[in-house]
Amino acid sequence: MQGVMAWRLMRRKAFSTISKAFKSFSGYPTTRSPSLLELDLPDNWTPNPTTATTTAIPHFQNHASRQTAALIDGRLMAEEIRSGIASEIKRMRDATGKVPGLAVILVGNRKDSQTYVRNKIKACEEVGITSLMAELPDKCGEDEVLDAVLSFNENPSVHGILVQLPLPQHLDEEKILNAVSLEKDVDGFHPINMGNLAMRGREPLFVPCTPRGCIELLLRSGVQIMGKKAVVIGRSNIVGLPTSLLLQRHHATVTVIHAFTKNAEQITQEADIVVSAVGVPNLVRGFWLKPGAVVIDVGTSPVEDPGSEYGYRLTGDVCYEEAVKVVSAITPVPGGVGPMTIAMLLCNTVDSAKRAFGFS
Ligand SMILES: Nc1nc2c(c(=O)[nH]1)N[C@@H](CN(C=O)c1ccc(C(=O)N[C@@H](CCC(=O)O)C(=O)O)cc1)CN2
Repeated sequence: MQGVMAWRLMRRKAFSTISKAFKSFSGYPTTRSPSLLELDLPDNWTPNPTTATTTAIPHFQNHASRQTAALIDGRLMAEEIRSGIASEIKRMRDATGKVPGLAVILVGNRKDSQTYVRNKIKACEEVGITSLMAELPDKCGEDEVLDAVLSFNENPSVHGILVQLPLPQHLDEEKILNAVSLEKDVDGFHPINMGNLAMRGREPLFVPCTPRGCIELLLRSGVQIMGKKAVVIGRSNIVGLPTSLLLQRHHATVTVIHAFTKNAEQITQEADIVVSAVGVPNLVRGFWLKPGAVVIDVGTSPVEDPGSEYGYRLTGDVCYEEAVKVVSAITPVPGGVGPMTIAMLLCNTVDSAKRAFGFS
């Protein structure tokens, strides 16, 4: 009996020592393993040298006659959606005397971000959404950005707030995005919106624009998602992660591929639906794809092209010229996911205003 008591005492002591060790390592008052959450390693993509593009991929137009895949026209779909939104806003104005408002925060002078923000504001004007903008210099302090967010949070004529990403390195993205009011988080990047998207039976107030656009592209093209094998390449907070969650919500069996995935090609070869969002031009080659698969290409990378007007052209993650000969449908770059991202931002802003006005 004494032996058992001594053993129990010893075990309790050992357990308490281990707990304390974990507590001091992780700072959490629990007994969780210090490695449970693992390191947040960056996804630096190094295409497989044996399969990567070694020779230039011929330009699409030279091979247009051999194209077999249907083109999923994001520009056209976005136009239809914007026209529906314009009518909806007219109906809202007639009934309430009010219209939705979107506030945009742009920090720094990245040319691509400036273009996206300009396009977002132009799209707002065209459908009847009022837009406000806070433009801050590259070297601005975190407090200035937070002040802009907080003042938009309190402004009743603002129904949507977006902080254009990426932010300059010295700013704490997490802190800034967390400050956006949950009810105005039209980008859907607030952790509570993202958490609710991840959990079964929960409804996020907003779904991030690009992932929502990807699903709309599939649904409006008549692609069945339920029961299909989907591969999402990339696991960013903006696109890869929420897209994988949305596809799961649509009852696909989802595999996420990232820079540490072994046999990415073989895994992708089994997918009925492939969404690629890594920003590596032509990473996904024709032989990665299953015949008849549907491809949504989110990647938009500028690639040198002396023959084009600006000396570069936008290129997707998927080698289009090869893919069109294999898959059943594919989004082009440009003209696929990009225009849908902006259309979905307008949808989220209108949804937010409807909630605020109690208008349906
Ligand atoms: N706060 C956010 N930041 C960023 C987001 C976002 O959704 N919210 N997404 C991207 C950039 N982005 C929107 O902000 C975006 C990217 C591309 C397009 C687009 O229409 N692309 C066109 C081509 C445009 C061109 O010619 O330059 C296309 O693909 O046809 C729209 C929006 C990162 N940051």
